[in-house]
Amino acid sequence: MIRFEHVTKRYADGTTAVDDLSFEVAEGELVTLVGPSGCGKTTTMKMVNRLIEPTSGRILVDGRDIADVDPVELRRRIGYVIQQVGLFPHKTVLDNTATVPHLLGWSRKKARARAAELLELVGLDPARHGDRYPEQLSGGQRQRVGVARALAADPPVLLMDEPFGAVDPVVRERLQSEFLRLQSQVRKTVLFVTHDIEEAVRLGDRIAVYGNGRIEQFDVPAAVLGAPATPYVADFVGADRGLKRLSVTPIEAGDLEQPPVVHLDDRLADAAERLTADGARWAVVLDDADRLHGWISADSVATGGGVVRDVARRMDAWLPLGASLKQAFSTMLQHDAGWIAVVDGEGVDHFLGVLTPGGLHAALRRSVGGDAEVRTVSGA
Ligand SMILES: Nc1ncnc2c1ncn2[C@@H]1O[C@H](COP(=O)(O)OP(=O)(O)OP(=O)(O)O)[C@@H](O)[C@H]1O
Repeated sequence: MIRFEHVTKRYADGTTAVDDLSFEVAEGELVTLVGPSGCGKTTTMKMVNRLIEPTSGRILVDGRDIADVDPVELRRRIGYVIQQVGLFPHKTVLDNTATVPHLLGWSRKKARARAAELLELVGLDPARHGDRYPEQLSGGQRQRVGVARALAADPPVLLMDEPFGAVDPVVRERLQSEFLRLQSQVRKTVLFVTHDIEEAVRLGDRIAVYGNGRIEQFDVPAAVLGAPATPYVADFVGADRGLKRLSVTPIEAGDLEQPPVVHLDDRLADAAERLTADGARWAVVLDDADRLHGWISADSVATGGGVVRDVARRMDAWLPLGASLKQAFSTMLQHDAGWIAVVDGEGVDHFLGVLTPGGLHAALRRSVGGDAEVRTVSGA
């Protein structure tokens, strides 16, 4: 969708801001550009909407060399969100959001209806906030309007330059979550600039780690954290990269173990037999529809008569498949549990297996091994 081919940008004073850059962002993918101040991230981004022209090389958007596209037409298909938001102070929130549809010649009614829909999408109530002016909003609310405005004309591409940089960490985390939810609905092709590695790994499908005008590593977050390509990247992602990796690695079906399973109406004598046969100290208890109910210990079934229901304990330590290893670890600690149950997470909670500390460790190793190849595009 966005393709850089040997792009270099040298400013008039001789500064090489971007040096022979080649990479590609797939349709619907969110790529974060991360690196220290002055390494060329903003320059990279501004070349995509032709606010800056490359010195050499070419950039294709949707297969077309953007040098051949009229910049005004190009920018209509590319939403742009910046830290300072750049809302018009004399226009209401609704009119700010409707700016681009208005420029595109939509009727006032249609443009405002679209703007209201988008404000709702970014978590603002159009009835409450639509008629306010930007100065009557909090910083976080202004950022949301900035995102809504960029999405208004439904552009396939979004460029975001430190969009959440100006708000405090708590609001920032909320905006990130909301943005991830939004992106899962709208699936734009996004280039997102940040100097915050936590933000980069949280949001990016892939991350480009910049150092001095070049990409040092371009890969999925787990691989950048798990297998930094150079000492520079290792230093940049930080000594606690192992911990950071927990939050970007999902629980997968292959990580799970299968303990003995019994049902609520099974006789205790049968359950005891099953546990003995498996040499297990506990079993997972399911209801008739194979939904997670809880667990039983070998000691409790040894008592003899009755059914599993009589002695089963509820199980609070569970997560849906796809939750992060960080959530798994935190759930284990919260419930002081040696394992957690994993369900299919589609509202029906079918039991899939259990995650033990051993499985968690194996998952962390998998996250590095599988996806660690570098996917920078090397040629035109
Ligand atoms: N108009 C300009 N003329 C000369 N040099 C420039 C110009 N704009 C940027 N630079 C230089 O190019 C380099 C890259 O700048 P750029 O703004 O792309 O970095 P960045 O990674 O986005 O930094 P930050 O995180 O601080 O925004 C820097 O050394 C900067 O000083």
